[in-house]
Amino acid sequence: MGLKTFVKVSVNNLSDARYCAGMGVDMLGFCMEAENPNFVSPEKYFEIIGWLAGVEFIAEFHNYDLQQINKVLADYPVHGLQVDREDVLEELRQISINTDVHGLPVLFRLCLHAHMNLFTIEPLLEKYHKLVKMFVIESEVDRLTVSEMQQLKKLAEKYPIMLGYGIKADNINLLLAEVPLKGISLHGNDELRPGLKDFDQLADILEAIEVD
Ligand SMILES: O=C(O)c1ccccc1N[C@@H]1O[C@H](COP(=O)(O)O)[C@@H](O)[C@H]1O
Repeated sequence: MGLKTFVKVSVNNLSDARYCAGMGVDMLGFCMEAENPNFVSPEKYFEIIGWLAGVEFIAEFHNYDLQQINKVLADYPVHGLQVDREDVLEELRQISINTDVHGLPVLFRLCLHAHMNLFTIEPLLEKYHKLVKMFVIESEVDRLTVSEMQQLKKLAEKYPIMLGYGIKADNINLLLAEVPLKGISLHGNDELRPGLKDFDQLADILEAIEVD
């Protein structure tokens, strides 16, 4: 059993992590910034990953600079990292011809908003595609219009994109058939706010793309 596309899920608890690994998810993301409500401490991280096999672990950073990231990474064995800050990528680009920190592949998360949308991000993708393994595109708006779908398709033909929004169990297969995505990026439950997010939604999406 496996999944039809490459899948990354951000998690902060053992039950989601075990469920995802069992479903054949490829990457699990863990927030490693102590100030963030989704922070996973090194102790908790080791406890979680001790139960898992066959999945890669990604360190997720939002506000930290490269120096802070390097310091944190000394405490967590990971397979890759995800950053939100362009200046971190820029610094990486300038200090090294290598594509990584500690030899790690880098994912760049772009959170879309009014001024940074699917129609304006191509220069960023072009600038960093040699440095970045995959671009993770997220948005607060949980749907894609027809013209956004067309634009996404254009971008996904040129750049390695993991889509992180507008994904539902009833549209995922159409989306994957129409857009040459590298994969999808999902979030697990927030165990600190149980019930606020629907676990079934994650399970429904994964079940919709299960293959024998
Ligand atoms: O975002 C969530 O709801 C979530 C739930 C469970 C585990 C991780 C989650 N998100 C991760 O937390 C950080 C912060 O995200 P943001 O501040 O909401 O943008 C990030 O690593 C998310 O992937």
